[in-house]
Amino acid sequence: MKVIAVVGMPGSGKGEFSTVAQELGIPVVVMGDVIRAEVSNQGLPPTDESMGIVARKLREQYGMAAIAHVCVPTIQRQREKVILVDGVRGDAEVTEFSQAFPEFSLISIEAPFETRFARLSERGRSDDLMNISELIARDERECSFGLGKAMGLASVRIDNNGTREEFRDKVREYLTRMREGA
Ligand SMILES: Nc1ncnc2c1ncn2[C@@H]1O[C@H](COP(=O)(O)OP(=O)(O)OP(=O)(O)O)[C@@H](O)[C@H]1O
Repeated sequence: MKVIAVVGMPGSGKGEFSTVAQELGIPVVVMGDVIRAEVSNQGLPPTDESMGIVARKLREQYGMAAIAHVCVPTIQRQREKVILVDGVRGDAEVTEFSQAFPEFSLISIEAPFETRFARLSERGRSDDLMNISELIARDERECSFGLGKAMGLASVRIDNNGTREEFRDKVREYLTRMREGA
């Protein structure tokens, strides 16, 4: 089983990457869904703040690889040869996945701050941004989980500073190659 994980700063295009994978029939395990489910279980409002609080609590309880650890059995249950994991936020999670899955590859998606801010301002999800200071805070929070270090461990980098179609083409090409080699 080939397990691919995607890292990138908020709004870099991880969700878009997953959409392309889904279109190709590749199963996607979304790590953020684990946190979102927990926010809802605890009766908290579905905001960026609640997501941050819950993610931090899980990590305090179970360590920095907590969310990856919870996702491993879900990934193992998949029947396809290539599986995508969306939402790796730290280097400890990268270690967890590379130990659990011998054929693990990490992809970093890269886009500048201003581009990410513009895209997130338009996205319209319940935890999306109202102003630039919120993106600065979110970037800092993500980096405190080891996102910068995780991005440094990636074996593949995909730039997402062009059009959506350019990005989708690059992702499609990469995933098709992975699947053909699987
Ligand atoms: N190349 C692009 N051109 C225009 N819009 C884009 C491009 N790439 C992504 N987007 C849009 O920008 C928004 C942010 O992208 P996406 O949701 O994929 O980011 P993300 O990395 O998953 O963000 P987060 O970490 O906050 O979940 C989405 O609405 C997405 O459709």
